Amino acid sequence: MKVLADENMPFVHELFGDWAEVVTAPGRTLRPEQLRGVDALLVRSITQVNEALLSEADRLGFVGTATIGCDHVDTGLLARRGIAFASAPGCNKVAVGDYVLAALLRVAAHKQWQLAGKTLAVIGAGNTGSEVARRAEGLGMRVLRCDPPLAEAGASGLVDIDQALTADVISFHVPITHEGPYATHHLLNRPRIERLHAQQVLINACRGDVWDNHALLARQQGGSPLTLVMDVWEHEPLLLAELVPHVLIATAHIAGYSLEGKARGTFALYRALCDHGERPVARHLDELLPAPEVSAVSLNDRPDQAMVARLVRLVYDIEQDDANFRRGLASGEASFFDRLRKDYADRRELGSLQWCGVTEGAEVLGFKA
Ligand SMILES: NC(=O)c1ccc[n+]([C@@H]2O[C@H](COP(=O)([O-])OP(=O)(O)OC[C@H]3O[C@@H](n4cnc5c(N)ncnc54)[C@H](O)[C@@H]3O)[C@@H](O)[C@H]2O)c1
Ligand SMILES: O=C(O)[C@H](O)[C@H](O)COP(=O)(O)O
Repeated sequence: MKVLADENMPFVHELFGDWAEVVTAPGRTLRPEQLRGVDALLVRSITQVNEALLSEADRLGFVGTATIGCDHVDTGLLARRGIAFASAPGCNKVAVGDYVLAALLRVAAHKQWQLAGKTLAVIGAGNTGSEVARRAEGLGMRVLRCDPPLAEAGASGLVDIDQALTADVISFHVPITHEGPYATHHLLNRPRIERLHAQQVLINACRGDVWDNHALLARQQGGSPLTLVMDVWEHEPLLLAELVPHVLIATAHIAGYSLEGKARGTFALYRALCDHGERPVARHLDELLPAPEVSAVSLNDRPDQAMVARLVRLVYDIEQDDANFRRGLASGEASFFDRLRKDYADRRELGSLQWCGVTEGAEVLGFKA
């Protein structure tokens, strides 16, 4: 069996190496001829799996994406060609929760806010949105959930988008979709951007095209700019560079890039390919992860917001990601966006740090108690 995997997918050799021939390649530039003789293709979100890419695939029986989003895969085409497909739902939801928590604490420091009592809306209350909501509630924030597809399916306690857009902080967690009653392309469009007031904070850690970036730039260049946190950008890896100076936290689509999240993504594909080939699942996810640099802290009191910020920074420093992004952009290097993603340092999840002593509040914020 020949497996072709994105070079940015960790643990492929550990999981597939002893029963398959594993070849890795840059996912952004995969060419049709590289799929000749390949049985299983393992991608990340930067590979468009479409008719053109598969035009020379002569043995392909399985495609897997080690990601939550599947908008880069033509699943209809795979079904028509009888090629099995697997993704990794939820694999990096914890990492996205950690990212947004770190962003909220940075925003609070910038605006001198106490987050307790502020309102946060999650647009899209699925896997990643729920992780964010839990952490925000752990900070004492009031959380609004907006998810019309869930509402239509009978879920209660949800608000509509107009109400969600009144929150102090609005965090987006929807898939990118272009048609149907709940299409999310430019869900944050010019009229909605114009109605927001200057104290509001917007966070995008889902897909760049959910926000109209040109309309946002126009708003930021006016007299009442918003506070923006952007992990994702329209037209990645290219981006609207003029927008960046108007963004408080700018990162290169790394919200989901915890080591644990990437490991879960690859492991989900390992499990799916084993099932596909009727092989036993012989490996365990826990075997893949090294010990974290810091694994426990002892607390004598329930931490306040400033202490939570210190504990988060001990595990994940979002300001470092922001600084790397701005340095990369300023360098003029054409491929800085992909380089930052390829060379991303191993980042652990907050759950790798255990609170000893006073453990109240640990788990809801994502730490281990
Ligand atoms: N930046 C990153 O690194 C990163 C990491 C993981 C996921 N993502 C992106 O985030 C997206 C969401 O991930 P998830 O795991 O939460 O997915 P999910 O499927 O668990 O949840 C998405 C939710 O959005 C809702 N939704 C769909 N259309 C909506 C609309 N118009 N308005 C409001 N809600 C709507 C769905 O009903 C669903 O509940 C993924 O599709 C992926 O594109 C980005
Ligand atoms: O959809 C996802 O899971 C994320 O956007 C994913 O983590 C993005 O990372 P990539 O696949 O581009 O490496």
